[in-house]
Amino acid sequence: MDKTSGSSGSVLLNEKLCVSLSLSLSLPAGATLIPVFLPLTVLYLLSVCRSPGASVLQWPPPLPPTAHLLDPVAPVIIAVWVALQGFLYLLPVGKVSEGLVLRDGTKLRYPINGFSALCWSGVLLGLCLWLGMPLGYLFDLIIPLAVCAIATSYLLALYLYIRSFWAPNHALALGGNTGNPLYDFFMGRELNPRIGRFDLKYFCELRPGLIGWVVLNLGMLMKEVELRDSPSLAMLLVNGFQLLYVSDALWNEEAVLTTMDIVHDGFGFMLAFGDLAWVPFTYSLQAMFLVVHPQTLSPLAATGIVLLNGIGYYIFRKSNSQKNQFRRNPTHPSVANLETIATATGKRLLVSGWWGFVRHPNYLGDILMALAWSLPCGVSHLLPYFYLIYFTVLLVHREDRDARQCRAKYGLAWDTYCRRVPYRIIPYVY
Ligand SMILES: NC(=O)C1=CN([C@@H]2O[C@H](COP(=O)(O)OP(=O)(O)OC[C@H]3O[C@@H](n4cnc5c(N)ncnc54)[C@H](OP(=O)(O)O)[C@@H]3O)[C@@H](O)[C@H]2O)C=CC1
Ligand SMILES: CC(C)CCC[C@@H](C)[C@H]1CC=C2C3=C(CC[C@@]21C)[C@@]1(C)CC[C@H](O)C(C)(C)[C@@H]1CC3
Repeated sequence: MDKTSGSSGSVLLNEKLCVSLSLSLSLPAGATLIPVFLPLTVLYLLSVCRSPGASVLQWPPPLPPTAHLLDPVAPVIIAVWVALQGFLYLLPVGKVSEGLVLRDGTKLRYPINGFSALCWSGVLLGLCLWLGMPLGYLFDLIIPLAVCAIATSYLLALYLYIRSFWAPNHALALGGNTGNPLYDFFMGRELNPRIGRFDLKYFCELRPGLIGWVVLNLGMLMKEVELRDSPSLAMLLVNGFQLLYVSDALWNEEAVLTTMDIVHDGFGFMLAFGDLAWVPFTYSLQAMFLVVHPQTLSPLAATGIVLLNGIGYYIFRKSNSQKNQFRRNPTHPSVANLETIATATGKRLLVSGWWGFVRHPNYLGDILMALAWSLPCGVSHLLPYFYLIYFTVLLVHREDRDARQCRAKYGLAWDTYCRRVPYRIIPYVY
């Protein structure tokens, strides 16, 4: 992720490209239906997950009765959690980093203290457990909590949409600024909405939802302890793997500053809902599934799954770090000997090392990890594989979007790279 190449020219080019891509997608119907369909999908998946059959195909679907949708405790938990994460975000610990150059030539500053927020959250949760708070109650409260998180993302998206009309033109994301209100509400008009120095998009991307995901997992583990006296091996693996993933994201928080979500995408319903509702409540489905559908894992199967997660994580981390290092300092000894090709922009593309293996080795590692998170749940149900399926579709779409941006940025050099490295994500398959 390039921290040095943020010339306003290239940012402009990227954003123009983003507009044409978004407009070519031209999704008014989708933008109307998705904000209704996705929240219902979350509630549906949670209900199926807690039902004895856990079949995604059962008819009629096990939708929760309306009386079970709301609980007065849920908004309190969500409000306290978001306020705690907001407080930890504002704590003056850790370094402050600059983002890429914006259209007006300025750079925003971001606190890099996500890992310390995770550690403090862990300490506070430990304290709650020590005081005897029943964390397993999160399992019973999961649907009202999801309803509140969905409502919060709607309110946030509405606030973001309204306030964007006071934002200067250069602060708008070109991709979400089409004039179609539904589409712009969905994609987000403003690029980096802030209240003072509090960056709403950056905060939501990594804090309440991502850390909330591991807290929900822990709640599922505690529920299992309540029901069966001790956590199962399958539950420990799912909790351990996903905690590693979230810790890694927060440890490498600075790298998020150059992702498409932060650099190009406006902050609208899609990201607000994705960060606050979709990530915590659908990414924790495996742990929730294990509470209702316990699985016995043989030591051999567990070893195989740990190995798979280890390989996935190794590929994911090594490839992401290699690219970050190369973009920050191409003369660093760890990347200086890699073969590269020149591009007209002055930036070079790696054609050996991880990025010479496939065009998105980081996606490959991520997909292998997703498989390792589902396997502890056995192979009798499709539901625990929801994340793997959704995520593969998301990454294939993301890869395609990124490839179009790179082709526009690097032209012939990108075509040469694609000839040298023919496979996108999975060698000899895709
Ligand atoms: N768990 C989840 O829900 C999600 C996880 N992810 C993960 O986030 C991580 C980041 O992914 P993402 O933001 O999509 O993009 P990437 O980190 O893959 O970055 C793509 C960019 O890398 C640069 N690049 C591409 N090829 C080369 C090359 N050969 N040499 C040098 N630079 C190259 C280009 O930018 P440039 O040349 O301008 O530097 C390109 O635009 C991934 O590991 C992904 O799996 C992503 C989405 C959701
Ligand atoms: C609601 C829709 C169906 C999909 C919304 C997509 C979002 C959930 C994802 C878009 C990009 C994301 C990233 C991460 C989480 C999921 C979302 C928000 C990420 C923070 C996960 C941890 C990784 O290490 C990362 C690289 C930091 C990820 C960045 C992108």
